[in-house]
Amino acid sequence: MSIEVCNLVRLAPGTQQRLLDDVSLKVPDGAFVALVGPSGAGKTTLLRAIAGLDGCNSGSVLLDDRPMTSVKDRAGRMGFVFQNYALFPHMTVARNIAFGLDVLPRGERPARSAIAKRVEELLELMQLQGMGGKHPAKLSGGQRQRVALARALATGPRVLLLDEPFGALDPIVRRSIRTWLRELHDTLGLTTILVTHDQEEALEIADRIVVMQSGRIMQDASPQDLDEQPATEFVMEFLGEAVSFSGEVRHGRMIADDALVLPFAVPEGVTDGPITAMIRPYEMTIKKPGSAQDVLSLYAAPRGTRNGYRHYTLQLGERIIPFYRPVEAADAQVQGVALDISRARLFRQGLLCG
Ligand SMILES: Nc1ncnc2c1ncn2[C@@H]1O[C@H](COP(=O)(O)OP(=O)(O)OP(=O)(O)O)[C@@H](O)[C@H]1O
Repeated sequence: MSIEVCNLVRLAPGTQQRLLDDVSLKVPDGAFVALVGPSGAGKTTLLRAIAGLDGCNSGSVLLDDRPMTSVKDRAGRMGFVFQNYALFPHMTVARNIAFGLDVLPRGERPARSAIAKRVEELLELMQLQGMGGKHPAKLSGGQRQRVALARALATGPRVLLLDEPFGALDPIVRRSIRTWLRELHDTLGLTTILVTHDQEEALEIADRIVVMQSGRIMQDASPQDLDEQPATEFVMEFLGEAVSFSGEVRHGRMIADDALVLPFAVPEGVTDGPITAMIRPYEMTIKKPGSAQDVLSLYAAPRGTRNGYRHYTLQLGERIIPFYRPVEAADAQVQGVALDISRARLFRQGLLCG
């Protein structure tokens, strides 16, 4: 089921403060979209507006190209799992999962045997076989989260809306449940929107990432495009560690203010003038001496290894910057004559250029 959000505006009740500021978003049928952004950006507000849980001052939400005006329009077609979405403690896992079906009006409610069959199917799908008779207190955090997902899926929704569903889980469980969630999404042919604080999670699980800031969508792109062409300095910084170099473009070359940084050619179309170059610590390289006369002036001190990269601190004039190299790179000692930042993205007034 496709979702289209058109020019949504939501004001904080009783004020003119825009919690959603003219937000438009198209989520095609079958897509897995991650909503990311700093705290207070409006991610939950947008998800709740899509779910129909909160009204908006203007704009609309279309499901399969049809406007949805009430929660009733969405009933059964959307499954939600919100942050700290508690299970009913006094009900067994099976009763929790069946809840959405049990409360349907008599005419729409499946027969008891059909509900029991559906619960069994969901227990299997969630890898919770044999746990239907247990109470939530007897389950681990990851198992509870899967019960919450099963409950959201019981009515056979086409859309899954998830707000930080794994926030309370430890990192290892979190990693395995996210792989499993992506498989579930693919198997059931769902359209999923996931709000997450974890950029790594978003980059790994989603086909598209929507970055929000101050009630607006700053960028909506694939993980690769977002990494290669972040629309703004904010997006570049938000998605991972980045190092900034101020400087100037002169005759098609970026000249950084920092000494010991090599000038590099900028893409065609980038005009002369002040500029900011931003780069990830693993994209920089250190130029080795070209001749015996070249005096070593850069030294990076190792400070541990993470995710296949050795991390260093590099003293660059007055400032210290992070610098990473693949662990398999030959020598642990890193020293040279100058820093190559030619893989940097270039920004003017905060916006990507070139
Ligand atoms: N009912 C409300 N009245 C006034 N302000 C509100 C209301 N609901 C949310 N806000 C404000 O709206 C902004 C967006 O909140 P929202 O919960 O959508 O952000 P978020 O991006 O999901 O943040 P987080 O990552 O911290 O969950 C925040 O500044 C919040 O304080």
